[in-house]
Formats: sequence, C-alpha cells, structure tokens
Amino acid sequence: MPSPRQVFIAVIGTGGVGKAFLSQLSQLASTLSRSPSNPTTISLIWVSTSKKALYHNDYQPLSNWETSLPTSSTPPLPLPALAEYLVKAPGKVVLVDNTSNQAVADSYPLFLTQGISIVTPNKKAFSSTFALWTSIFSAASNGTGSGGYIFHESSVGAGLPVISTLKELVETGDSVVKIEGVFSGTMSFLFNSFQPVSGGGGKFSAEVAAAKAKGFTEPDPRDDLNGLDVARKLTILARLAGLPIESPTSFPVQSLIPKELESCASGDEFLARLPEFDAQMDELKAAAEKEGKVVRFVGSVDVPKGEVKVGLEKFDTSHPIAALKGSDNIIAFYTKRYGDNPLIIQGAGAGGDVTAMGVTGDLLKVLRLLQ
Ligand SMILES: NC(=O)C1=CN([C@@H]2O[C@H](COP(=O)(O)OP(=O)(O)OC[C@H]3O[C@@H](n4cnc5c(N)ncnc54)[C@H](OP(=O)(O)O)[C@@H]3O)[C@@H](O)[C@H]2O)C=CC1
Ligand SMILES: N[C@@H](CC=O)C(=O)O
Ligand code: NA
Repeated sequence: MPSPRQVFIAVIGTGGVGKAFLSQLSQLASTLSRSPSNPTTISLIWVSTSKKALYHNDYQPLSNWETSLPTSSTPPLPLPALAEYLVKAPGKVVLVDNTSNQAVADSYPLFLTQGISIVTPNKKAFSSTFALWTSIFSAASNGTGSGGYIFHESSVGAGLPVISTLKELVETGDSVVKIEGVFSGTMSFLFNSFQPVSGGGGKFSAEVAAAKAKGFTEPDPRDDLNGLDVARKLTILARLAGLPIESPTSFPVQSLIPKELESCASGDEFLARLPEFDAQMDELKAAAEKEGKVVRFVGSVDVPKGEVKVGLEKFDTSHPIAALKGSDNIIAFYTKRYGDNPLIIQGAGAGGDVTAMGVTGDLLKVLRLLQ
C-alpha cells in the first residue's frame, strides 16, 4: 500500500451545518485512510465559532472538538492571521466555511491566492457584489487563476446537485433559457404547512417558529422572510448562466416582513411579534382558496431577457409546485437541448445533514483535484 498523503482541514462554524459536516468528515477520514489506491490522512487542524477556536501551533490534529470547543478560552485568529497560520501547514489545506458571515466570505480571495482551497454553503461570497465574484474566480484554480480550488454546491438547494448541473449544462455548450422554481427550504416548508393542497394548515407565525426549530432558516429568519435568501440563490444561478447580476438587491424581490416589524431590533423580537400578523397571512390564503389555488414563494431567471424576480405566486392545486412536501425545493432548467420539457431537480432544500452532504461532496471534489 502506498504511504498516505496528508490533507489539513480547517472548519469555521459549528452550527447545524457545521456539526453535521464534522460528523460526515470523521466518517470520510476513516474511509479515505483505508483507500488501497490513494490512502489519505485527513487532519482537522482548526475549528472555530465567532468567539472560540481550537488549534495547535504545531498543526497536530484536533481530537474531541465537540467537548473541547465549548471550554476553550482561545479566541479565533483574525482572518489574515488564520490565512498565515494555514498557509504554513506542512501540506495542502482546505478551509470549510460553515458560517453565513460576510467578512469570512470577503476573505476568500486572500485564502485562495495563497493556495488554500475552500468548500462552503455560504451564499454571501457568491451573491454579494459582482466584484467579489470576479475576484474569487480569478484567484481560484477552477476559475481563471492558479490558487486553491473553490466549490459551493450547498449555496443553492442545499445538497441537491443544482450548481454542478447548471455548470455542466453551460460547460457542455447548452443554452440556458430559464431557471424557475422553489429555492428556499424555509419558504417551501412554510407554505406547504400553512396552506397544504389538502386544506387546513397552521398559523403562519407558528410555522416560521417550526422552520427555525428544524434548522431550515438562516441564523436570523428575517433573512429568509425578506426574500433575500432566495434572491441570493438566484443571483448565483443567474451569474453561472452568464448574467452579470450586480447584487441580490438589483432586481424585484418581494418581502414577507410586515412593515411594522421592519424596525425590530433582533430576530427574537421579530419572532415574538409575528403572531400579530397571522390574520393578514390568513387573508392571503383565503383569497387564493377562493380561486381554487394555493400561494407559494417562487423565483425565476429569464436569461435572454436578463430578468430575475422573486416573490409570491398562486398555483393550481394540481401544479407540481403546489404539491411539494416538507422543505423540498424544485428547480426547473429550461434549455435549448431540453426544449419544452425542462430538466427538473427536486428534494430537500434545507437541513443540516443534507446541506453538509453537499459540502462533504465538494470536499471530495477538491481532494480528487489535489492528487
Ligand atoms: N441550514 C440549512 O438548511 C442550510 C444552510 N446553508 C448555509 O449554511 C451556513 C450555515 O448555516 P447553519 O449551520 O444553519 O447556521 P447556524 O446559525 O446554525 O451556524 C452558524 C455557525 O457559524 C458561526 N459563525 C458565525 N459568524 C462567524 C464568524 N464571524 N467567525 C466564525 N464563526 C462564525 C456561528 O458561531 P456563533 O454561534 O459563535 O455565532 C455558528 O457556529 C449558512 O451560510 C447558511 O446559509 C445553506 C443551505 C441550507
Ligand atoms: N435558509 C435557507 C437554507 C438553505 O439555503 C433555506 O431555507 O433554503
Ligand atoms: Na446544491
């Protein structure tokens, strides 16, 4: 058996996705160490949250991060110092960003140019300014640069193969005409439970609380309800399809945040006051019901027209979008090759385990490229 190569892993963020990723990583490490053709030793050398970090100056692998991190008194290094620490590791390094933090996303070019690869479900890197997008992909080896590799499958549709499919459509020369569907696990869960096709359904505010408890929402659920999370995903898909979308606020996005709650100081205050607006949402539901329809939160990208939009629409109860279950996303790619029958991807679009699967899958892609 050949002697094992060593790859170092640094993980930022140990929330719902981070925890699930770290659990998948330990399984993967055990499988890869036994690979007969290419044995690999995966060494976890950094784990951090916004307040605490675990690492050793001599790059010794961390053990029992789950018990050690809560009691650690070590604060995280500032991002440039983290890059400096990682770049001196005695082997290839992959940074796994499981946060939704903008500052971490803004630092990707710094890590990539120094040869550190990145895998992440963080949408902010790919859906903020077009300048950041360009700077990330001009630094990465799987862009036009010569730095580390970067993959972000779980930034759209969690673990569903949405980004890899769109990239392959484009790279194999198909023309993408339109992308449409349900892009939010939270919004899918909310409307499927609030207005199921079979009738009935819960109070809107109670379903929002349930979506948060299930780990579907962003850290602050207002980022889902204001439509920005879906707008970020459509920005990413539109850019991959060739549209230079400037930002997720450069096209129409419908917010479900009541005007009176726009000034809430925190997500918790917002959740506490949301029940005051259940009657408004019930009216919306009743109006759709009168037409024999249901309300769903959808989005679309029209590539030839360069148009992106996000918001509520009414659907016949027989429509596939109306019949979604749980946190399912449905994403339809209309392309020249597929004609009138779009390529459709459907399945759970949120949740720790399925999102982490996309991140772990991306890590495997990087490990293959780092041979
Ligand atoms: N949950 C889901 O279903 C999906 C999530 N995603 C994306 O995955 C990412 C993680 O989501 P999720 O796990 O649900 O979020 P959580 O809120 O559960 O976890 C976020 C983690 O990031 C840490 N963090 C936040 N800011 C920083 C920082 N500046 N430096 C270091 N650590 C930081 C938090 O630490 P602390 O506790 O100290 O703040 C926490 O450990 C997000 O980008 C989200 O959009 C994508 C698809 C689906
Ligand atoms: N909050 C997001 C998480 C995945 O991107 C969603 O609900 O879809
Ligand atoms: Na995905």
